[in-house]
Amino acid sequence: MNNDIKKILIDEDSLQAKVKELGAKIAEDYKGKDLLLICVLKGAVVFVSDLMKRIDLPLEIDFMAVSSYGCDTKSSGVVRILKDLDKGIEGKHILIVEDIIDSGLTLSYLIENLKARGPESVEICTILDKPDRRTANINIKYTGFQVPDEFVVGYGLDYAEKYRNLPYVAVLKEEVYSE
Ligand SMILES: O=P(O)(O)OC[C@H]1O[C@H](OP(=O)(O)OP(=O)(O)O)[C@H](O)[C@@H]1O
Ligand code: HPA
Repeated sequence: MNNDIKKILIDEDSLQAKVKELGAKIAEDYKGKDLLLICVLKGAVVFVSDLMKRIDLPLEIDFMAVSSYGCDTKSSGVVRILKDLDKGIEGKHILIVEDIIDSGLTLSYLIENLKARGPESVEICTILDKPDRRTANINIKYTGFQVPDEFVVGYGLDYAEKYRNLPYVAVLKEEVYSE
């Protein structure tokens, strides 16, 4: 185990089992539909690359990069698009793939933005959900695990851009934050 880790919340086997289960459910729900996965960079990269292999459908994938701006954090709910989709989404069934939904502000902006482009549907799939911190009302169609109100890293999630490559979801030791 990485030396900076205090405890593992969700181990690799549990993550992989859940991804398989979600993939099967999505394949069933979107059978015969024109499905486009939208991966929100960077955190969702690990999850989407596992998930897409478990969805047995002729789907497409595209990427968006967003960043909050304004004063300090994303809690302003004002989001800037750093990288937009490559193509239009009119008539497509959109599944936004996220690593974590925390306040929900990033997604509530994205959903409205994407809906305005005329897709057939827009739904959300997240591997982690932190409901205690939610301030925006978000309807999540597929959730992997709920996590407590703690800062988590691994399986795509970072602290200061590190730890995204850990194959499990974990909490860091306190001393890591003061380094
Ligand atoms: O529900 P919210 O409070 O809006 O937070 C969730 C967002 O925050 C994280 O992204 P971050 O901005 O850290 O970028 P990253 O994916 O590149 O790490 C995460 O990937 C979500 O997109
Ligand atoms: O708990 C978290 N960890 C990493 N990134 C995040 N972005 C929102 N919540 C988190």
